[in-house]
Parts: sequence; C-alpha cells; structure tokens
Amino acid sequence: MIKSNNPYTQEELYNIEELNEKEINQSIEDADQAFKSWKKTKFSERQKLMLNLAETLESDKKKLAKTITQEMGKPLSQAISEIEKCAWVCEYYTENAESQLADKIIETDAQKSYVSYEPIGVVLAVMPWNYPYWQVFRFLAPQLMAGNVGLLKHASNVMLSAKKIQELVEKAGFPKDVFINLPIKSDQVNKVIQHPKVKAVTLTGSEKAGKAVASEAAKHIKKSVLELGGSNALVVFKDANIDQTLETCVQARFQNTGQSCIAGKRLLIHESLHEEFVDKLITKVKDLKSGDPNDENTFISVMAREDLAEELEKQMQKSVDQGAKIRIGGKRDQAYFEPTILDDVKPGMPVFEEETFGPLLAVTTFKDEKEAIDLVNQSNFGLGVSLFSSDIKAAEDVIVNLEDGAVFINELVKSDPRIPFGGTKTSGYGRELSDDGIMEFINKKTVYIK
Ligand SMILES: O=CCCCC(=O)O
Repeated sequence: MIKSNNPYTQEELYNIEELNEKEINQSIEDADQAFKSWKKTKFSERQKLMLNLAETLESDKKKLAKTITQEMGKPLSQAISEIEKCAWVCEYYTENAESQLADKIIETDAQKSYVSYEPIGVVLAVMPWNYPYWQVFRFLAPQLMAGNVGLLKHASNVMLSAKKIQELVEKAGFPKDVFINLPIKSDQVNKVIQHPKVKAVTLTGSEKAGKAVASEAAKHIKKSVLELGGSNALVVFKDANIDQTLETCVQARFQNTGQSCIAGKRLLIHESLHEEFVDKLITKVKDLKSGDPNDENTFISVMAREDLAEELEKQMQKSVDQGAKIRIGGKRDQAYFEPTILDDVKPGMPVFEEETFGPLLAVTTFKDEKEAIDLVNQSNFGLGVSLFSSDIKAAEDVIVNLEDGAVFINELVKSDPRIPFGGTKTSGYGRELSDDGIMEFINKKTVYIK
C-alpha cells in the first residue's frame, strides 16, 4: 500500500494499492500503442492540445494548488505560482517545439543530407515531491510536443497530484495513454526500466535514487537524464549591493520552505561584509511569515515530512558540535523547522558538505576571490551558483573558474523554460527545458541521399 498524511494537519490523505506487475506491463503496452499514432500527429495538432493544457492549468490553478498544499505543505501562494509556471512551460513548447525539431540541412557531397529529429517512444519519468506539478510538466511538455509518450512514477507522498496530472492531460484532449501515471513504489521502478518498450528514463531526485536508476538504465543500454541534488553557493563579493542581495538570498534559500535542489544553501560572504550582512539577514528572516500553508500570506510552513525535518536537525546539530553557531532559528516541532541561519560554517561540516533540504542557511566567510572560487568548487554538487557584485565585468571573469551547470549574476538560480537547466558532478547530467531539454529523448537521424 502507498500511504500519505497531510504534513500540516497529520490527517491521512490516502492509502492506495500499488499496481501489480501485470498492470504495470499493461500500462507500458498501452503507452507504446499510443506512441504508434501519437508520433505521426502534426505539430499543429500537438500545439492545439498543449495550449488547451496550459489553459486548463490556468483556469484550475487554485484547485490544483490546494492539492499541493495538502500533500506536501507548500504555502498556497507558492503552490499557485507553481501551477502558473506549468502553464508557461506548456505555452513555451507550443510556440517553440516545431522550430526546435525542424530538420537540419547539412551540406556534404550528397545530393541532400540532413538530420531528422524523431521521437524514441515511451519515456519513464521518476519525479520528486518538492514541486509535484512543475517537475512533471517540465518533462511532459517538451516530450509530448516531440512525439514521445510518458509514464510517471511520482513520489509516494504526492500521488493525488500525480493522478490529477494524468486527468489534466486527458481533459485537454490528448489521446488516451500518451501520458500514464503509474502508482507504484520505488522498488518497482527497475521492472519498468527493464521493459523493452521503455526507451529511456529521466529522474529528478536524490543521488541515491539517481545511481539506482542510471545503473539499471545502463544495464539495458537506455539513456538516462539525472537532475539530482545541489548545494548552491550564494557568493557575495565586497562590492555587492547589500539590500538587493539580501532580498535575493532570502528568496533563494527560504522559498518552498528551503526544499529545492537549486536553493542557495551556502552563503559565502566577503569577510568585510560579514557582520553587517548577517545582522540584516537575521532581521529579514525574523520577518518571514511562518504558519498554516493554506493561508495565502504564509511564506514558510511545515516541511513535507517529519523525517526530513529530523534529518536537517541532525545535520545542523553535528555542524554545531563542530563549531558552527546558530544565529537564528534552530528549533524543530514535528515537521516544522524554524528558518535558521548557521554562522561560522567551515568545509568539513555537514551543512557545508551535504545537501540541506530545508530552511537552513550556512554562512562561511572568504578573504579574496580565489578563496571564494575554491569554496564554491569544493562541493561535490554542481547545480548552480549565484554571484553578487556591482562590477558585472569582474563577476563575469569569475564564471570560467566555476564548475557548476549554471551561473547567475545578481540573481538566484532559477529555472526558466527558455534556458537549459541541469548540473555537473553529483548534481547529475543532461539538461531539461529549452532546446536542450526537448532534444534529450530524440533520435537524431542522419539522412544522406546520394
Ligand atoms: O529540486 C529542484 C527544484 C527545481 C525548482 C525549479 O525548477 O524552480
């Protein structure tokens, strides 16, 4: 059985039976059957349906957002923004998929030679709970537009959202079975990957889940895309605009109650700014409104599960034992973890080395640019980094030295349908969104006519 409780009220939300092997195989066969005709549809047809999907998301956003809030405790206003972003990615690929996948003529000694971009078939998406709709839509929108079909294995605490996503696709008028939600457990994922009709897998989740999925896919010579954890640095140089940077750092760390792969988890601050910046940060963090996620004014609420809050508490406590100092917060009540700033953090401490998936910011000082770069790159993760400076040229010169998948200057690391999203090192490989995302599950077919 797959069970879940509302993390804020503790009430039981569901207790559903997972699919058995026969049902899983039937779903895969159904998806493959749907692929045979879906891949032949014209872009105009796909565009019409994708736009319907965007419109349905927009018109149902309040209702859909409530499910997110119920299942994983996301404050309602942020859940509504998440649904709006899903509509945006649908619109983006409605407008761009056709040109992104147009044949590419290449001059050779042939009469004609070109690359044709063709869908590969059934793709499995293994997705996490932290953005229950967005993580799925950033896979679903490009892949349906490309002519692929999707299977979803969603996290066990957001099965209502998963079901609603399939319903939304059907309501928009897409043919049956081009997108199928599989209510299954993690230990059933390998069976899906192994099935000959499943051609590839994409996973957003932990390093452990990434290793398991990627090795199973590799055993069967199937492509995988992995979007794993992160420990993004927020690097504040001594010439940064303090007020704007403070605002951005608070958003970067505390939105979604800190539960995001791309959150700015490590604040690296020039030693000359340290005292002033951290004092002002404490004031800002004190002002964050914590409470009931159903209240539209709430910014911080419970974490998605109590065990996640416990894990964060352990990381904090071990770091404190090693010399870090709690400047604000630090207390936990079941799944609620106070917004926390941990100062005097040094490499080697858990909050520096590991991903902290909750509302805790780790503060480390640096003396000069070289030390800042070393501290950024010292992480095993490589999702993204934010640099704050009023000298854009100097900040741009730093970019080449950074190992991450993204560098944002004077902005938090964020995803946007128009630009690629993905990491390096243990943050994974492959890219989502933009031209790069739609190309991940494509047969780039070379055509040569003598
Ligand atoms: O855990 C990853 C969260 C990604 C959120 C986003 O794309 O904005």
